[in-house]
Amino acid sequence: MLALSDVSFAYPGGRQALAGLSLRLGAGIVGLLGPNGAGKSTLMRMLATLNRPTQGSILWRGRDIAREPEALRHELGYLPQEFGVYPAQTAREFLRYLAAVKGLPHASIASRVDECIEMVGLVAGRDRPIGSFSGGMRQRVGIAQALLNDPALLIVDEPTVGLDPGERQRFRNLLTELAGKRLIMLSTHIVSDVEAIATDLVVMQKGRLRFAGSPQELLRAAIGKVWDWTVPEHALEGVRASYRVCNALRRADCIQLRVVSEQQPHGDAVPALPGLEEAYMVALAHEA
Ligand SMILES: Nc1ncnc2c1ncn2[C@@H]1O[C@H](COP(=O)(O)OP(=O)(O)OP(=O)(O)O)[C@@H](O)[C@H]1O
Repeated sequence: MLALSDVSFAYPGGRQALAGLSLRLGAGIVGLLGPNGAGKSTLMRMLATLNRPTQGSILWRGRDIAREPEALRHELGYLPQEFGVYPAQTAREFLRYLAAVKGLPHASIASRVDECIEMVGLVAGRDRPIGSFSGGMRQRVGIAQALLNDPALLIVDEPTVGLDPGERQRFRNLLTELAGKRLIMLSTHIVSDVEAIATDLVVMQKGRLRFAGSPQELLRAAIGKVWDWTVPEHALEGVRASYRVCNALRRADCIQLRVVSEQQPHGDAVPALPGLEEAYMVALAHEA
């Protein structure tokens, strides 16, 4: 569905935010992972046809989105990181207004808005002002507006920021329900946001691609690079200075560490089966 080849982007003033990105993505939920400044939002804005690549090309169903943005726009739903609402409007009023702005046929607006409200589980709150909503409910309004045109590509940029753990979980369930034949791209720097729902993962760092593939492939790539290592308490600082420590568990007389390292860091360290969070850290450490 979506093919990026050798895509780079520099902001005016010369800041290189993306460098040489090549990717092919089909239907499913793609978790776009990367630390702050990795280039996730820049990439998503580009896929939403708001920025044009300074180099390379992005094809949607074989058509170049820089030359023919409309080929993608009518199939695109986008929830940006900063999503503004009119707090005095009810969810229904706001969505009807956006549906009109997006050019949905007038006769279908009321029914399509109600369908989208139902899809995101907002029926009970649809006639309340958005200003009275929780963060999770507001994000549902954001997803509902992105769904108005039944998009084949749904882009959601850091949608779980500011949500409590229960809201995060409900949001993940909602995306799973919406997946079907769509390509959903979800950016986050929190692995647990995508761990249970992503069919594919893309890891970025400093504008470069570090990994693209299935969660299982990311886990496999980390085998032999994650270690269990028990050290006396006084050694912790030295280990932290030399190695990437993923986890530290304090015991009565020692500390149990999980460490990312290409080689065995010490004779006492034993290979551990990586979790996804650790595999992500391996991907970031690999070429850092
Ligand atoms: N409008 C802008 N002008 C200049 N540089 C920018 C602009 N927006 C982002 N950048 C820079 O581009 C790089 C990538 O930023 P981007 O926001 O895409 O990263 P991100 O992975 O989405 O990070 P975050 O999780 O913090 O949003 C960063 O170095 C950032 O400082």
